[in-house]
Amino acid sequence: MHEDRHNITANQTEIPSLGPSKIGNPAAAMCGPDGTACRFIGENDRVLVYPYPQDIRGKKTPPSFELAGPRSKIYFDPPKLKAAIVTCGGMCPGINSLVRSIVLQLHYIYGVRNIVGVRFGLQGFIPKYGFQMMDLTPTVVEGIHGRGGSFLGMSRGPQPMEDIVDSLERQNIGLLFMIGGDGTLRAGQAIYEEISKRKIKIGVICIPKTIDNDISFVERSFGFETAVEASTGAIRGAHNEATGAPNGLGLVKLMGRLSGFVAAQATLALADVNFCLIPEVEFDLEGEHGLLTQIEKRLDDRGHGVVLVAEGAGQKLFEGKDLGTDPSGNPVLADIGVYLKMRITEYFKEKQKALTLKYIDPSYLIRSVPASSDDRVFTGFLGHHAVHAGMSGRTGMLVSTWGNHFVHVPITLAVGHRRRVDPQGGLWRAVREATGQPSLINSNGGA
Ligand SMILES: Nc1ncnc2c1ncn2[C@@H]1O[C@H](COP(=O)(O)OP(=O)(O)OP(=O)(O)O)[C@@H](O)[C@H]1O
Ligand SMILES: O=P(O)(O)OC[C@H]1O[C@](O)(CO)[C@@H](O)[C@@H]1O
Ligand SMILES: [Mg+2]
Repeated sequence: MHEDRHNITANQTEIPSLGPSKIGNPAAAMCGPDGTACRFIGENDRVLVYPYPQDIRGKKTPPSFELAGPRSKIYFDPPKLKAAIVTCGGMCPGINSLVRSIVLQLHYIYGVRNIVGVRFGLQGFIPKYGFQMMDLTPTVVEGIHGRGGSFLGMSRGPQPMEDIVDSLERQNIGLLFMIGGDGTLRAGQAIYEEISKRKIKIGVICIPKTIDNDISFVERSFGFETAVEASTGAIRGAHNEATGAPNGLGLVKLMGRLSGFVAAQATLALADVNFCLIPEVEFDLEGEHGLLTQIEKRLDDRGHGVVLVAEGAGQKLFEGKDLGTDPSGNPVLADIGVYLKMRITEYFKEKQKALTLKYIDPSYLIRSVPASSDDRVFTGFLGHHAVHAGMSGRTGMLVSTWGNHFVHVPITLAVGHRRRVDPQGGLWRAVREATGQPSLINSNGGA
């Protein structure tokens, strides 16, 4: 939360609704005579957005998020409802267990029998791609939670919103669950707006998915911890290689296009990294305080070292080189890992100093692996809460955690700006303390 403070008002936390909820919640059947599992969330159950007294001083109504969970009345009549699930963007550990959790919750707790999976992201809505929707039942999703990758398939690239909503209408879908990152949330907002324009009753509930952990008002996105754990294998390998050779240097590149949370967290998870480079913090390559000199110093002092670089770090080194965007409009980045490998090698050659450099790029390995049990537990909760929210008639929102509570966040808030590591904040300070790395900036700006 400390990395993600901005000034919002109470009005901005309001969740849109399809209409009044009048049907008794079938989840009431869980309630035991001993009173267990009987509690429903009340309409005024909320969590303060800002835990810091100084942030809410003077505010008449401090902003707060609605608590997630079952409501006593629901909007949709379960036997009449058809629900759909779509997964978009890049892969992320836990997607499959989340899909399974949504299916089981809809089926067993709410009695929804008509559930479909949309194949390959937004493309699955568009007839020209020829993908059929997949019927999802507890049997179909059996065992998928233990698998990595994406059971339904995903894709990038825009599709016409009108065609997507046409498809929802044509197939009589009343509730759409969208699993994806910032792009997917923007798509979710556009779909929600098109639905509102048509004055039809289709709910849109998003569940944030990104190993980059870069969505605002989302403290933790599922799969992040698994991706960090998978990254530590590469760092361990780099460290072992570095310590096993004279003047050994391990160089690891991790994903993280515009936010360096994976690299920062992985650095802390395995305190073997000596230089962590992330998109949010600039560094000079040359000069007294630049990376090359500092690596040289580290090797002179200790004889081995590890550099961890996030893919979006150091992009100023490629100024003037425009590689365009991917189909979703995300910037395509120059390869900082390969570039650093070349420049470090050249530097030591020029100085006629020994260097054994091993470069490791685990790339897609960190996001296509099965989710850890902790992330599976987490996706279980997210799936349950997404279904509770959707069945209650809420729409245009995502399920998130805030201050260790599951909450509802309007999509508009989450896409307002990108969550990034705060160079002044506690996470970056911890990285600097764990690595001992100095600021890699020359006061004269380089050379
Ligand atoms: N503003 C937008 N309006 C409508 N659709 C969008 C918008 N932005 C992105 N999309 C669509 O949402 C889908 C997912 O977007 P994207 O490929 O950027 O991945 P993402 O959800 O951000 O996930 P990640 O960043 O974790 O890979 C794509 O099909 C993309 O075209
Ligand atoms: O190669 P792809 O599928 O476009 O994905 C790469 C991007 O996806 C992410 O993993 C986010 O999902 C980024 O860290 C990375 O830059
Ligand atoms: Mg994205």
